[in-house]
Amino acid sequence: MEKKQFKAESKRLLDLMIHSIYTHKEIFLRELISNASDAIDKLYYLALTENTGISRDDFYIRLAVDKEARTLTISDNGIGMSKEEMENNLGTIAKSGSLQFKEENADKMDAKEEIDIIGQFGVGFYSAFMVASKIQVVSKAYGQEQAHLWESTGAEGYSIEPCEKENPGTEIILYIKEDTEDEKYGEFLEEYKVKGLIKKYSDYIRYPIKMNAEKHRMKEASEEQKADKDYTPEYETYREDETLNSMVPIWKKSKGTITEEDYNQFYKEKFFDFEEPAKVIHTNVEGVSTYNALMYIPARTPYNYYTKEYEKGLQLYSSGVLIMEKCADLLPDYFSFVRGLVDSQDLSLNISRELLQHDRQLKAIAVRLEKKIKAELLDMLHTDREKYETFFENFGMQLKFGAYNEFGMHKDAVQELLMFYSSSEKKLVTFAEYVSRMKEDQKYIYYACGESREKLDKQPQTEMLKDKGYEILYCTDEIDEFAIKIIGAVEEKSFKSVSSDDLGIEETAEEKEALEKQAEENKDLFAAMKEALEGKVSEVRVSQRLKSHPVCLTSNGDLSIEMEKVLNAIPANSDKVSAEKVLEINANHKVFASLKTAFGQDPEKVKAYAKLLYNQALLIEGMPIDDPIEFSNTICSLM
Ligand SMILES: Nc1ncnc2c1ncn2[C@@H]1O[C@H](COP(=O)(O)OP(=O)(O)OP(=O)(O)O)[C@@H](O)[C@H]1O
Repeated sequence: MEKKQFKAESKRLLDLMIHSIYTHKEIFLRELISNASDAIDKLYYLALTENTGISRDDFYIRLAVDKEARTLTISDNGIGMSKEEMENNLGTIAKSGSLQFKEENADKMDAKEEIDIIGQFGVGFYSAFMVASKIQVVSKAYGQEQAHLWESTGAEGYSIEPCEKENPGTEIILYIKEDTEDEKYGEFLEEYKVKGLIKKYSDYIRYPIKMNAEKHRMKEASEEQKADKDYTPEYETYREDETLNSMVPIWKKSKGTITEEDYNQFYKEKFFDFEEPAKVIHTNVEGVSTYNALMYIPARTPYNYYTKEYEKGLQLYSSGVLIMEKCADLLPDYFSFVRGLVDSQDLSLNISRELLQHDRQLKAIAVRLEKKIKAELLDMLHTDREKYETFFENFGMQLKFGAYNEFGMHKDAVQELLMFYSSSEKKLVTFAEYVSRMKEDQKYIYYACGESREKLDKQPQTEMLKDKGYEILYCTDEIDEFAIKIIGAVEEKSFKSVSSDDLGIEETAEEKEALEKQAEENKDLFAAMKEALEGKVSEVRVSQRLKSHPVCLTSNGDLSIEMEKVLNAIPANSDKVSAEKVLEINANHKVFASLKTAFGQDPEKVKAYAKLLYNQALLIEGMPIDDPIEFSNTICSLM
């Protein structure tokens, strides 16, 4: 059977290349710089394998803008291209001389860490047509006499002719398009813009990227001017060679050579923080996935952290070239406060280098990063408590959210990192610490929810538990009880709200009997009070937990009073919820005696007392009372 070659409409293909692959026009510069770096790498490789006398320090990439001619020139003193190579590599779409070079030298190149060829798809060069109406490439291959000029305006094809060029290397001259209403191509002729793009995408290209840039300085004053007190300094512009990139990525240096100062400086510059980070996490991993990661935990909560504007993610680099500014997939939501970057050669990039093809590698990296971050946080918790507590004050809410989110899917991952304020220790404690201190007869991990630690400390419901020497965790963030409920139990000890119906306290036979007796004796009184409260409580009963206070509210069932408050405060929540409330009375309080007396004599008074006590209990809970006027009138009439 006759085999036929596919045909490609090269004009159309080029058009597709130019206009459909990239979302950001500005990446053309990243692509051309990467090509220049590849060309230098190739020559450097030659220098390493053959004795050419070329040293690494001789290499550079140079940028030049000419506003009048509207040209942007990128030159390198790398390996250059012969006429054939120009035809093959620049005349054939998707032909990558760099990939070929890498494949041909793969076995020998492995050992050479300094070589890190970027090109692989054979398309990056054409991205320059997004911003240039004409491109000239002047190149002289290393070891050849004759240089050539390749020229193209895009779709119409290209020409190649011999030309003059003194040294080996390549010069790419872009004739920048005229501005249109939508596109200001002219910005690529502005030095500040070019510098910005190098910093953004190509800061870690390992050869210097130089530009003869315009600068300003104060003019040296003459003796006469110095003597003149009215003299105002004059400024002058001058031009000077400047290296635009940092070259060596700090994260690729060996850890022993980097000082704390280096790490902190890098953090402040890169992530625009004026404060030093609370923690630096630097990890170099080799194996199934090879990557370097440099991560930081900020010392302070960013101003927009708990808002929708905050975007999580790590910068993603491939061979030192920026691929993504914020790769969200690298961080779980509960570690969204981590800033930093990951650099890996193993990523399967798509053709535009803007996205990743399959994210298997990325997922594997993310899993390892998560473990690393957690291990570092636990280490901080165990070795530098004060620092960890500050960290937790800053980002603990996010961790608690992490436990609750997605139906508690990640609760095991974050549980160890959580802290709550302890009634007995008067500081933040972990669940593990709490459990280790539990009394022998203590069944549950107790917690109390409310507005502030001070208010919780005075809460009637906590009296008896404290008396028994039980520790109580104070929950003052809205998320707290939701997180605790979803965690359910720690080391097989489940949680119990101090306001829940059954506190799980073992009573003596006598206590039990006394309680039952009181309940039985006052059955009718409680029924009358419940009726007086017109469905606001599901039960009125003798309290087991009150010591000095007369009343408190507790709840039956899953929905607590605190959760009712939180859920009903959500503006979008139109279906208001209501906890099943129980009014508990302290049978040893004088008020109870008054109630009992009134019950025999004046049923109206019992009604008034019931309402009064219920409203008091509401106020203690920090909840609004239904009818403040009636409340106030009742007090007055009783007085
Ligand atoms: N400055 C240069 N010096 C020498 N050769 C170059 C230069 N620029 C491009 N080339 C050659 O042209 C080829 C095609 O470049 P192009 O940018 O289109 O693709 P690539 O860099 O190979 O792959 P990618 O699309 O992944 O960037 C390169 O592989 C290289 O062989």
